[in-house]
Amino acid sequence: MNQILEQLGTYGIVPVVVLQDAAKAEPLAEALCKGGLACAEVTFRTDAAEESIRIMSEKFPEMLVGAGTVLTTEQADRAVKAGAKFIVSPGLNPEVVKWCQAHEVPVIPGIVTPTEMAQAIGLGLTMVKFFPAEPAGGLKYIRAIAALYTMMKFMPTGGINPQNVREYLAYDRIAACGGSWMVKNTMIENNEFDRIEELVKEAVEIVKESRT
Ligand SMILES: O=C(O)C(=O)C[C@H](O)[C@H](O)COP(=O)(O)O
Repeated sequence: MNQILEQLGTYGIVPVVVLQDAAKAEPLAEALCKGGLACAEVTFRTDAAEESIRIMSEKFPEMLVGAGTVLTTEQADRAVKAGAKFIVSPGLNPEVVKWCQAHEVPVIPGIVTPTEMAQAIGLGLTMVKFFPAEPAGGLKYIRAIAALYTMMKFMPTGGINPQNVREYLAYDRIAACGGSWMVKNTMIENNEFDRIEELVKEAVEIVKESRT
């Protein structure tokens, strides 16, 4: 379980994907893998999410495909059956967390406040999403709470971009950052997979630079 979270940490940036059409899943996964980020959080905000996860996992078995925006245990179940290797939620729903733990699926629920953090610790978690990262206070806020909860790693998501991601990654309590800038909806709709690959390569360079 922790191995998958560690692998996410090695990638450093997790592309957050919204797919309207599962036919785009394969070329998108190919662009991510060729670019050097063989991982994705496929959000359960569209009907195509489940099938997209299935296609990505089948065609690219080496890829770390997870499901995002998972709000219910029913969605978690569908995501895992489709091949999702980890589950991400915008908030902390104890039922979803417990379901994932019972099925030995790594889960990264979103938190903002110390009260939510206390709940995450109570559930035995060691990594949380910090969402929505920039509107909620960004790195300054994370540093303030990370100082108290020394066992916890963070995956900030929301408002992260190539300009501010370096700062986040330079802080050793940030396991990885989620972001959509390299997989924008318009680029997927217009089949700009070369552009996506290019932006992914740039993201990989940013991770390397930030961690040296
Ligand atoms: O659906 C979720 O669970 C989310 O994580 C919400 C957003 O898709 C991410 O926060 C990405 O945000 P941006 O990188 O600012 O576009």
